Amino acid sequence: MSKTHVPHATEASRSGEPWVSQEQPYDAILLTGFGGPEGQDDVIPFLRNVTAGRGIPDERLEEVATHYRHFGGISPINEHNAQLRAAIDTELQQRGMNLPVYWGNRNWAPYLENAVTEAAQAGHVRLLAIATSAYSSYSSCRQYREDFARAIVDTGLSGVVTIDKVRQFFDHPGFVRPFIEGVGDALKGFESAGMAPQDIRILFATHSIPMADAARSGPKELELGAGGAYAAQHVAVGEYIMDQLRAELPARNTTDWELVYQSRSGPPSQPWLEPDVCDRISELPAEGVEAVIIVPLGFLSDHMEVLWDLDEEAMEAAHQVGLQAVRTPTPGVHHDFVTGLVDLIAERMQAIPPQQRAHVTKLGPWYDVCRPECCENVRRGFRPAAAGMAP
Ligand SMILES: CC1=C(CCC(=O)O)c2cc3nc(cc4[nH]c(cc5[nH]c(cc1n2)c(C)c5CCC(=O)O)c(CCC(=O)O)c4C)C(CCC(=O)O)=C3C
Ligand SMILES: [Fe+2]
Repeated sequence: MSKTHVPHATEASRSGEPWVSQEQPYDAILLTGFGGPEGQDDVIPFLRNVTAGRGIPDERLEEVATHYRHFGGISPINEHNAQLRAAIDTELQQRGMNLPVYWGNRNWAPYLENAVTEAAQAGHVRLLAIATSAYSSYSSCRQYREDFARAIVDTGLSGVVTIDKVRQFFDHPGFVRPFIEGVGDALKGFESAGMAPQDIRILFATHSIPMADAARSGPKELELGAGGAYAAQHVAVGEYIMDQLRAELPARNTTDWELVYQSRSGPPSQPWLEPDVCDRISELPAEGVEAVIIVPLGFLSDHMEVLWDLDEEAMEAAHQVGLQAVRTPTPGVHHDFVTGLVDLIAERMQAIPPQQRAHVTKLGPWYDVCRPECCENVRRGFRPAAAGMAP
């Protein structure tokens, strides 16, 4: 711990500036994942953790349970995060950055609370979190921040531990590069199979969320339409990927693309973002499309939402209507992604001015510190959240 008082991000931003302007002496990194079951007996308790008090119909839970059961009740997400933790750790050491990396999940062991306790016992009390989620919305940003606040209280470490969070990294070049490579390889593959650009459609797929959450995603000040920051960020990244491919693969400049959504839950009466990936796939042959490239733009690793909802369901939908289909890779532990995350840690600790921060869309660089109303969820009501601006 530093002897002189350095205001941490929350205090530094009382001026209303969403980027820190003073160096931040963090003690450790807190990698925060979603968590997933590791055996058949874990499936139902895991699903109860995820959906506690959330009004997901029982039939939907039963159905989701079968996805996990199909893979022996094991989600690979914990293994992916263990690998990501190790890769970040290695990169930090190579740069001479002396920061241990703790890992905790929101919904399954190893839990966030254990990671925070372990860090504090080792004397690490100023934590900088990385959530395994690139975009802005309640589920992909604020819910992580609420769980940080809850973990600090539940571990009895209020006033001892602080948790800040690196900015959302949807448009960081390290996150985007693996997708550019994946789409480029898929286009080349279909080309060598004799396809023309107009025979192919690129579908950028992300998790659907309730439209009420989408509308409130991101700061109120930005007016980004009905889909809020969440949809706008995905569209901006899709545009950038296509621009890059036009530069890198000039012959492919007429391939169309669109943003689609997957993994909807909640009652049918509640509107969620559309169109659904499988619905669009079924419609594509009538538009003259012969092959589809499915890009898991909303996800960091090949976890259940990718392995089931895309690799089983979307692939089956394509098969049904006679479309050829490939699914491109997630960032995983791609070198550019890992070094990009460590760049995000370094820029935050050094308080690099926003104009000098790496970003590839006009929406970025995203903010270090969320405003009080950012990504509100009015159905759940107000809950305290860490890593935000003082109200
Ligand atoms: C935006 C978003 C991401 C991306 C950002 C991020 O990565 O954080 C994401 C990721 C994930 N979602 C996951 C799993 C689940 N999500 C559920 C439910 C929900 N997700 C939502 C949104 C998101 N979810 C929402 C609005 C709900 C319904 C209401 C609620 O509960 O808030 C449910 C309940 C059953 C169902 O309805 O499907 C499950 C089991 C897993 C783990 C996969 C594995 O185990 O390999 C991962 C990475
Ligand atoms: Fe989810």
